[in-house]
Amino acid sequence: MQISEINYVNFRNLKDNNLKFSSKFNLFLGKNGQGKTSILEAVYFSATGKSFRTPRQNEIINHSRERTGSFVVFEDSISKKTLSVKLGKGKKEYSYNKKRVKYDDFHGKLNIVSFIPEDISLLTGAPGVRRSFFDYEISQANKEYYQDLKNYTKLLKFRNKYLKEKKHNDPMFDIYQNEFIKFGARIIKKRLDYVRNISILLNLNYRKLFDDKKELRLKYSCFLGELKKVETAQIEKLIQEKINQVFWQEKRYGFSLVGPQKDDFIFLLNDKEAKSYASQGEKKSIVFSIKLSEIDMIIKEKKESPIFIIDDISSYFDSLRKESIIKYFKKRDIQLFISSTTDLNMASKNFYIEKGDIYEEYDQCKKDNRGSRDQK
Ligand SMILES: Nc1ncnc2c1ncn2[C@@H]1O[C@H](COP(=O)(O)OP(=O)(O)OP(=O)(O)O)[C@@H](O)[C@H]1O
Repeated sequence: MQISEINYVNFRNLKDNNLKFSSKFNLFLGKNGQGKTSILEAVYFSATGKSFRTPRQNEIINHSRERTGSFVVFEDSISKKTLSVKLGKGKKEYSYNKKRVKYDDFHGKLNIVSFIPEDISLLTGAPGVRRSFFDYEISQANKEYYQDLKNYTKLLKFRNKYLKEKKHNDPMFDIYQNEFIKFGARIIKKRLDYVRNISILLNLNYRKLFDDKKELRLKYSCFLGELKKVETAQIEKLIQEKINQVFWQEKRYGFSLVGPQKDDFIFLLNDKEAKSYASQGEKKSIVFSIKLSEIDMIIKEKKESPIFIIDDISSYFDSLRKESIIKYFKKRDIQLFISSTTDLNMASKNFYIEKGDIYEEYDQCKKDNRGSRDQK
């Protein structure tokens, strides 16, 4: 997939603009605080309707405006398409090929993977950070998972409500619980399959790019304990057994104590938990490798390569790691959007950013010696 063009208005500090992209490398160069992350965020927002740096969506609207919007033209293996998102006054509107659609019909049309320095929390943060990340990523590759997760979240809410209100003898409780078990088992099964597949890619990518002497694995830590080659029906049985064991406590506390909402994903470097064992540099490399593996998973499932966004590459990686990343992407057919304070010396379409104003290399030549050129 490739984004050929973007239009945005009132997006953070960016001056309203229309930009045409290269199908390969797009590099955004500028000093700190000029808008490099914001332009990458605008691209991500157009594709997903979300920001990669904040869950508080109103933050992306320019301070002096009430609405923002962005529009992208992209191509997949079949045809040219468009997506747009408008946000303002607490409302969000999605369009696909210029027709208003619900989020469910917008989500997953344009696959995109982002890497920002804050992603280190994937390793160092709480289990919820990893769950949200993997849930989103599995959904990108597998639409069924997204629906299962939506259903499960609803059923968990119902189950908790009935437990809280001590209505566990209500016949509806059993109906909800059966569905809760069914969808819970489907989620666990899909997570198990995903982790098994991505773990192989993760190790390959890590060794290829960063350290061929170490083994990196991802493990799914499920509330049911170690699960090997189980089918969904068996998982359902195991969940039921677990519920039987803790039901007296659930009634007492008034909420669900079991379910995939309790699970975690563990990164193991040479069989030791990377969260506490790996060095800072290794942690960064692990997070980058999981993003590359996500790309590979999307290609495997969808037969299309997603777009990849890398924010602040110059300050995040040392020159050796940077070189190895650039070398890696030269050989791959993936459209890249990268921000950096220094030039990366790769054949790319360069955009210069100054106080939210973005101009291309060509336009830059026409400018009389001001701007970001001296940063190279
Ligand atoms: N909603 C907003 N409206 C207007 N300006 C904003 C908004 N949100 C952030 N900004 C400002 O936009 C500027 C650019 O921020 P951004 O994070 O994109 O910069 P950057 O070039 O990536 O910087 P760095 O290299 O330091 O990460 C900052 O000065 C920030 O304060």
